[in-house]
Amino acid sequence: MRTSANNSDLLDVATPRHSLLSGRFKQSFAYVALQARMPGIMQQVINTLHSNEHELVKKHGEEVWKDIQVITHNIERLKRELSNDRRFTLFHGNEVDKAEWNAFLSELPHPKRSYFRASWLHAECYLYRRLYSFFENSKHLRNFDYFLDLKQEDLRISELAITCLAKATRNLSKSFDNFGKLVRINLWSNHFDIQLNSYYFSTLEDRSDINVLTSVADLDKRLLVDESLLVWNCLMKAKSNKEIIVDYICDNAGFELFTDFLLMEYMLDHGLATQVRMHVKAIPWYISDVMPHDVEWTLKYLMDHKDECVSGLGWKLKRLLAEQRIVISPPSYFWTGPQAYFVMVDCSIGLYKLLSQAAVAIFKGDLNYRKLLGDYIWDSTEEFITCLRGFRPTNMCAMRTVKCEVICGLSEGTADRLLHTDPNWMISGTYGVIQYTDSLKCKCECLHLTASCMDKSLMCSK
Ligand SMILES: O=P(O)(O)OC[C@H]1O[C@](O)(CO)[C@@H](O)[C@@H]1O
Repeated sequence: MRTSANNSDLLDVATPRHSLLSGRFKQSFAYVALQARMPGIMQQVINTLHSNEHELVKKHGEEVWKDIQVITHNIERLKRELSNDRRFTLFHGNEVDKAEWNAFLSELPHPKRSYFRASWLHAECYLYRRLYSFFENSKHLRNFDYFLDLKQEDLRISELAITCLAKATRNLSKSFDNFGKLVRINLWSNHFDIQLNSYYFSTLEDRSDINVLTSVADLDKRLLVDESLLVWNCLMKAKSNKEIIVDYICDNAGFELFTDFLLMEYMLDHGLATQVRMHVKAIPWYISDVMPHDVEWTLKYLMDHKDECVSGLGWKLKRLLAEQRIVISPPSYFWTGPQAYFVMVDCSIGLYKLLSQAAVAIFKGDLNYRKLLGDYIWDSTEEFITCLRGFRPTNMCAMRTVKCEVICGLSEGTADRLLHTDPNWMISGTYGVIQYTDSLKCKCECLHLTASCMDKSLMCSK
């Protein structure tokens, strides 16, 4: 880092226990991500703009050149701000969520307002938000999704896995066994490379077998916590309700979204849910996160597919959306904000109340997990419910492959054992967790748990 500022508070250590992830710790993944990964992503956005030049000129006319130049210049400047560990600046354009972001940035303590000194979550979310603000404030490129090509490529190269899974999941009976398999397929799709390797079949017959996962049981050995039975029990308990809403807080488009759809379809077909509400992102986010338009092109890809099974599934999903059994919830800007979820009740009460209508909320992926746990290094054996810090609008499930140093709910000794055998276990995405907790009402009788009754809620959680 070429920081001109005094960098004596950057420490050459790994992230200490009981602290927030931050680029301040030079032996952490956060540091590497800010130092090398983010500049690479920003360069990739510039490259995408230029490789699309021709199309953009065709669509918007020569005038679009000016936008391309201004955006390129702004991204280059942002790269320099990052590498010099500059302070975050306020938003001054037409950003819909400008007031929320500026209030958040203004309230940050001064030492925590620069890229490497801030919490990693804040710095990273801020970078993605700044990136989009350049497009948002342009004349022609407000709706240009600079990550679209990558998301579409991800779906295209998963064609074999998609075809096999579409076949293998037709007419599955209602059982925990099948539900659990679908949940695990869904979990491992959060790690794209691992997932694709698992669909390497030796014979043609294997390709239509739901047990694909058992033939790669290796994957399940890397499942560190599996509470999918509790999710199933929760949905079974809700079955007498007239309405069973499942809130599905999506992560990535491409292959992961496809497996999300398989799980949604199963829940709807078997009365485990009467409606699934998808929560997606309002702006391009963490490269591959689902936005509303990603749902459209994914369905089109499936419906137009040459394989009858895949296209049949595509049409069925289209119908489920038309009948509002699957709905895309109007994207809340809270999902693309910098905050941990335990502040939702104070910052976005409407969203909190919405989630509290659901029988269960399923949070997908690593970033959601980081926000659930506040991007904080808990003891690895700490209970999931404790780490949520009172954020329990409803029954909660988190599924993610482990891509950063935030974790909880492991059995005693597991983290030490893994560190010994695989020093990269926390960032490689080769391990996964499926965690669940019931929403238990706080004894103070408030309808919704708030940060102020957090301590009481912890007391009455068990
Ligand atoms: O798609 P996911 O599972 O949310 O992963 C995103 C993760 O990738 C990272 O960018 C790390 O590579 C993290 O910041 C983030 O937690």
